Amino acid sequence: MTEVVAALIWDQDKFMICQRPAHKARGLLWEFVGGKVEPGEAKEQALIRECQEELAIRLDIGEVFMDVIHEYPDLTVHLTLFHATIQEGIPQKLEHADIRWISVDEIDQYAFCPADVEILRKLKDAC
Ligand SMILES: Nc1nc2c([nH]c(=O)n2[C@H]2C[C@H](O)[C@@H](COP(=O)(O)OP(=O)(O)OP(=O)(O)O)O2)c(=O)[nH]1
Repeated sequence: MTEVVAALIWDQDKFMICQRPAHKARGLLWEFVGGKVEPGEAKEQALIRECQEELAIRLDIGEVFMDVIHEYPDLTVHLTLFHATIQEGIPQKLEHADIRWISVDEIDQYAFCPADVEILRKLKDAC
């Protein structure tokens, strides 16, 4: 099982979503910024690293919002989504095809990674 971490970042009533690059697995689907935890890394460290690499922002990590396990044909992910706030920087598309800030009402307009569907349902229920 592959450990994946991601961040739920709010700006007022909108949260940030990122579009995966076309050449990667789940290409062009939308996701929460993050990535795979490397060997020996704590989940929080991995998330801080991924956000620096992918968006050039520094994060403050909070509590876990939710975690899910999802089986893709090529890998099984254990995805942990953390509440987080931006401590420094403005998100830049260093790796992603696009970045958007959306409200919960707009979720259905985007095609997300299948592992995120349960998380998005919880987000809708919570708002
Ligand atoms: N970051 C992120 N990945 C997700 C989400 N939902 C979901 O199914 N995934 C999947 C997509 C990928 O198969 C995997 C994350 O791997 P990744 O390719 O983004 O990881 P990485 O940046 O470390 O990249 P690499 O080293 O494999 O190139 O988890 C999500 O909301 N955020």
